[in-house]
Amino acid sequence: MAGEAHPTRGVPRAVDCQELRVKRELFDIPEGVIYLDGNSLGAPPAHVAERVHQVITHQWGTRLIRSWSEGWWEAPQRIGDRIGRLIGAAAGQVVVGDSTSVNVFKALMGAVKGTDRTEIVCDESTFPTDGYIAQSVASLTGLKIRAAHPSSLDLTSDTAVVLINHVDYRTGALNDMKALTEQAHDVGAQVVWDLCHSAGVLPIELDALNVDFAIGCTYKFLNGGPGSPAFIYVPKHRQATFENPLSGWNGHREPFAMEQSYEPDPGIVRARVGTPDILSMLALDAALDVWDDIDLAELQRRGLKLTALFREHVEKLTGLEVITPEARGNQISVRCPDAKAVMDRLIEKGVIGDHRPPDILRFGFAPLYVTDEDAIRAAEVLAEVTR
Ligand SMILES: Cc1ncc(COP(=O)(O)O)c(C=O)c1O
Ligand SMILES: Nc1c(O)cccc1C(=O)C[C@H](N)C(=O)O
Repeated sequence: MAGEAHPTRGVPRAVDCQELRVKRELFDIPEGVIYLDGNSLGAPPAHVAERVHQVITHQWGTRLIRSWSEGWWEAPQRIGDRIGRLIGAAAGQVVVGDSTSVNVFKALMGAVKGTDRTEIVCDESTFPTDGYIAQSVASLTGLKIRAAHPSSLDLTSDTAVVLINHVDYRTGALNDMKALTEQAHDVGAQVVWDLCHSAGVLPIELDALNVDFAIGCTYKFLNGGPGSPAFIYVPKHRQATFENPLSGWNGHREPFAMEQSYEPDPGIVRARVGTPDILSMLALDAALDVWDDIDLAELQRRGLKLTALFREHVEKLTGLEVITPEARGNQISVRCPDAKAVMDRLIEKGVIGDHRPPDILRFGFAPLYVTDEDAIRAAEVLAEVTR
């Protein structure tokens, strides 16, 4: 029956791993568009629409409620394991569901539960939702929140947990996961990594680096689709003590026993909350097919090459300042007066990036569908519109 619940994977191989080559034809990108916003919303792999259609017509339409026991119920763990491969997590430690914001909440609450320490340290340049959620956790628990730059966290024995972005959403800067995790552990603090801008960009070694918790979204470089479910990593050795602050029935050890009292599942399932959004989840599942044979180290080299190429061209332009450091994800950010108007003109000319206030142009380079020619042409168009 599982075969019926998971339609055949008829996806062409995404890349030749000997030498990672762009396989733009696997993606639905309109003719004439240079798409440099995969760091906000990844492009759809072309086969996803048909797979979602099958899910609707066959699984939902024909199998009806039987589909819950034909693959739907376990999908969050099964797809979590697929993401686990991309972030260095062995099976049984990642579950997919809810939004990134909700997973930040679960991870932080889990990390501070029972602590006698007094502060949560939050990456000062974080994407705002992480900071907002950390504020909620602080006000619910009575801990204080302290914003700090990853380069000077100043952790002490008061620090319960540090929340850091692996790649900064605004500048594209890559933070050193190994060094910062060790720094937290040296003072007995835990660390929660936000992988939104690094999953699907570079090799990540959560297990090997002894990371405490990680969360991330799937709609950027993983191309899961708008609002596709996020993920949370809770390593095996933390699962027995991890207390999900949102004790929904999906995390119960016997959800269909319909017991009145909550008893969490012993494993990663306890990080689930309520009924998963199956359509979105299975769209993500389909999108992940293009990752099955990707060598992430090779992918990272491609990303670095693309961003270096774009940077080299942009640095020749006057009035613009590339603010992305050498250690980076797949993003180049450029300080530019009137960034919004400039981005509007770029988009009119078919170069789609985005801007972040007050004056940052952002360009994301997803190596699976962005070519060297795209990078050079985008820089040329940027030169035209800022001339
Ligand atoms: C670093 C980071 N964290 C979290 C989010 C978003 O969270 P959510 O998926 O809950 O909207 C984003 C982008 O939207 C992000 O860039
Ligand atoms: N999640 C988004 C959304 O629902 C609408 C528009 C943009 C987003 C984003 O992902 C923004 C993104 N995290 C950023 O880096 O700015």
